Amino acid sequence: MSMIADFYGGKSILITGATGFLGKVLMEKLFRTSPDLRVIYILVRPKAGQTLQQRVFQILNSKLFEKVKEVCPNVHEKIRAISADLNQNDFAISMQDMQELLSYTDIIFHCAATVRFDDHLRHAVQLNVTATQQLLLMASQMPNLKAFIHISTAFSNCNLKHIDEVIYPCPVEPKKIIDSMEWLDDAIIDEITPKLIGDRPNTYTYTKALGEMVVQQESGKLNLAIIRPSIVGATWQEPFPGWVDNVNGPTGLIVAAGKGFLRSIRATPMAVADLIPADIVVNLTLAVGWYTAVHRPKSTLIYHCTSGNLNPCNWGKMGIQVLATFEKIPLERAFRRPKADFTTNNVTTQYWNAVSHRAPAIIYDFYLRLTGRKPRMTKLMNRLLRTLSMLEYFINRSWEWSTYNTEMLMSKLSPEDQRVFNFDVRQLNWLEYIENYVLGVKKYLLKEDMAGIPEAKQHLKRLRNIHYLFNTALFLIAWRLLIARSQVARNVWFFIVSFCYKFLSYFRASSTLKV
Ligand SMILES: CCCCCCCCCCCCCCCCCCCCCCCCCCCC(=O)SCCNC(=O)CCNC(=O)[C@H](O)C(C)(C)COP(=O)(O)OP(=O)(O)OC[C@H]1O[C@@H](n2cnc3c(N)ncnc32)[C@H](O)[C@@H]1OP(=O)(O)O
Ligand SMILES: NC(=O)C1=CN([C@@H]2O[C@H](COP(=O)(O)OP(=O)(O)OC[C@H]3O[C@@H](n4cnc5c(N)ncnc54)[C@H](OP(=O)(O)O)[C@@H]3O)[C@@H](O)[C@H]2O)C=CC1
Repeated sequence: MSMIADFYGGKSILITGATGFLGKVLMEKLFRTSPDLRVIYILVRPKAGQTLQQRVFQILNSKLFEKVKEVCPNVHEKIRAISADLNQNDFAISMQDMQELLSYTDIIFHCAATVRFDDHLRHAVQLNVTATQQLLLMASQMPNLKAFIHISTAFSNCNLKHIDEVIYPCPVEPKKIIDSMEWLDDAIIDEITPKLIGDRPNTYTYTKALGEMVVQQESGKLNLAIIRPSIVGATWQEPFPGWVDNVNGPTGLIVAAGKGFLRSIRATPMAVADLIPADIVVNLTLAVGWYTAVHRPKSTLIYHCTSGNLNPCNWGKMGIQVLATFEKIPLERAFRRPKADFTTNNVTTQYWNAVSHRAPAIIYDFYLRLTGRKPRMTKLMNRLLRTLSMLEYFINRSWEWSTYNTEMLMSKLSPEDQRVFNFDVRQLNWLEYIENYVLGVKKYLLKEDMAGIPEAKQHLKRLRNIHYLFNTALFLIAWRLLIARSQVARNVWFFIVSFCYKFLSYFRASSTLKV
């Protein structure tokens, strides 16, 4: 019997960010392992012309929830979508809904955030700091609340090299930042942003650090815990391997490499690739929820959900495995063959960006124009290069995260809970995981049919022939131009031709003699 699964039985659970990547995996696992839970409240905003109900319907009818429907056939009744916008005062929740939330909620999992690296500081503060503060205020009015679990990121202190499971204060108090966002105009905020974020690379990591400070400062009588995952990737095992449905982090680069857009990347092959599968993050989150509620630690514990210190893998190995998998299982309609290299300095990066990214895009757009179609490749390539420049910070450095609390928790679980809520990253085989990740990107994100693999392979063969043809033609043109202009090149050319002629004559003569 799983104590953790049993604990969530009959409980009312509030999840923010349930429509996001991690939130969906969290909901799925909760329904699958504790089908007798009372209700999951999710705070959802209408989006992209869809109502709340349509959004929930779409999630529950996705492949991810197929197993849930077998163990919890009435899952539709157990999920209660509440209209809310975390950017608004009181989250724009109706009085009636608010009353219900305050009266019944037992556990809160706060996953919602803006994860964009380039978000305007005002917006990032609103969602990652102010909304967290408001949710804590709500939590403090919930008589039945047993635990509040805040999802942060292992990179909230990425300005440090060694990071412990403690909160590192930022120089300016979150309250002062929140206040100033109310009266400063955008231009001034733009000006002070670099000074505020200091040696962090973006507004995302900075505001997540402020969010943690808010959790610590507003804790009051609440039972709190913070989870810091590193780079969350596709699922490892549950509900099935390789599930992923957005392009954040490595996923977007895997797509770009598989489609042949990404040909070189500025990365340090030996740097630790601190990836962590989504299901491991979710298993730890649920175990932390149980531990915080039942054992009520005296202070707010922070749990690092990282892989680097327990089962390290580097970007070089991962890149090679991604490309090896595309040999076996290529993506459909690739722009070029999947082939990419790491560059390590500015000069080679600029060179390969020009030769391998910009030039092919310009040539392809020229071809599109010639055939009466709208050019689009240059724009797409510029976006990819912008994304690469944003991710560069994270793939050229290594960090050390201590995992004392995470390992302590693992030791407190029963053997059954260690199996059902497995977050032991040491058991993960990276090569197998990456292969399933790539496969998952193809199947679940791009929704490509496996039956199309032979055609995709044929397409890659055609691209290879075009590549050889193009390179031969380019060489001949360059050589012809050189011969026309340089006496040295002409002499070399005559030497090669006469050498070949003599060799052939000798070969013919010797074979005639043998006969
Ligand atoms: C020696 C060996 C040699 C072997 C060679 C091997 C070579 C490599 C092979 C390649 C295989 C690659 C496998 C490994 C690669 C490793 C790289 C992994 C890097 C991961 C670093 C992540 C660090 C995360 C640290 C923090 C973790 C967190 O806490 S938060 C979660 C992470 N958050 C994000 O990832 C958000 C990032 N995204 C953004 O901030 C924004 O989207 C943007 C600023 C990047 C772009 O904004 P913009 O407004 O321009 O565009 P947007 O509207 O958002 O999207 C435009 C199009 O771009 C696509 N897109 C978006 N994000 C990504 C992405 N991450 N990668 C690729 N593409 C992306 C998006 O879908 C849009 O496309 P369209 O819909 O088609 O328009
Ligand atoms: N993915 C990763 O690599 C990592 C993520 N994390 C953390 O994990 C958590 C979840 O991340 P992830 O699932 O990847 O992120 P997603 O971007 O996939 O999900 C974000 C969620 O927040 C919701 N949200 C955003 N703005 C609002 C708003 N104004 N009102 C209501 N809801 C809103 C989104 O709703 P909607 O669907 O309406 O947009 C969505 O459900 C975050 O706290 C993130 O910082 C930490 C480390 C790594």
